[in-house]
Amino acid sequence: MSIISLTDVDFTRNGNQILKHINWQVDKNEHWAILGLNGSGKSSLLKLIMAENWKTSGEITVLGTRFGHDQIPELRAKIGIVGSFIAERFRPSIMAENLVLTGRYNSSMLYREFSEADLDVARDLMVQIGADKLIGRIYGTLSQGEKQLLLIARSLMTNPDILILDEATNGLDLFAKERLLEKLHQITQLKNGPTLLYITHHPDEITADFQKILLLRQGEIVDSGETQKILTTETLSSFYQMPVDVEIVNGKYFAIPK
Ligand SMILES: Nc1ncnc2c1ncn2[C@@H]1O[C@H](COP(=O)(O)OP(=O)(O)OP(=O)(O)O)[C@@H](O)[C@H]1O
Repeated sequence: MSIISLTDVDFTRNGNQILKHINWQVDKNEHWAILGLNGSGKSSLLKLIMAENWKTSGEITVLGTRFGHDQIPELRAKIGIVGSFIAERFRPSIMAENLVLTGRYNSSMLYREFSEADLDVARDLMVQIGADKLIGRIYGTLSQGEKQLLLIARSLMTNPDILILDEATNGLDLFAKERLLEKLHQITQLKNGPTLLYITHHPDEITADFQKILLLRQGEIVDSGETQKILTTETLSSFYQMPVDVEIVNGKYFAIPK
């Protein structure tokens, strides 16, 4: 059963047709990676799913919510998001566990009263994902990798059905990146865990956890399907319109420009 369905979706802003004729179905527990060059429309596509952007035409249904017919705020609570456009919304002075707690309210600040017990829930989540050392720390003083870990904890506050990661490894060193991918692997092993949508520029980050790939170029889906079928020299060279060699090293895919 599809948890995300886009049918003939177009998205235009300021006279710029950003997404064209998008048809895409995502089934539950089918984790997808989305590849595309800069400006191909990846973030715009994810913002459509989160109802941060509004489609110009076409049909979108996410987790049973039909856009234009059903209530959107309840849907937003079911989608977790990790990405720079979220990271930028927080005050540098916010405490780590307070930031994690904002995930419950889908906000960047804690506008409502909250108790120590609420903060304990956030702290428990931090412990679960291995961010216990960050309890009591101030967001603005954290490293890039620590911030990402915190955003992952925040995104899990509402037990989301969908977890979107938009270039989540940006700024991470080699090993922090591996740790993040390992965290994602653990999330894929959770019973009733979220479906992952993972935007990246780097095929080597598309681990075996991602069964499907969507290729986006200039606002259009060029190809989609099983990871092994998509991550090939032939398919990626045709997608990038530049010759690349795909090599597999220790189970990781690398696309090397020729
Ligand atoms: N509000 C807007 N008005 C006009 N153009 C926009 C608007 N928002 C996005 N765009 C344009 O739409 C295109 C797609 O942007 P988007 O951020 O979705 O790309 P992306 O694939 O996520 O890129 P990157 O990999 O660089 O993050 C870009 O050319 C961008 O300039």
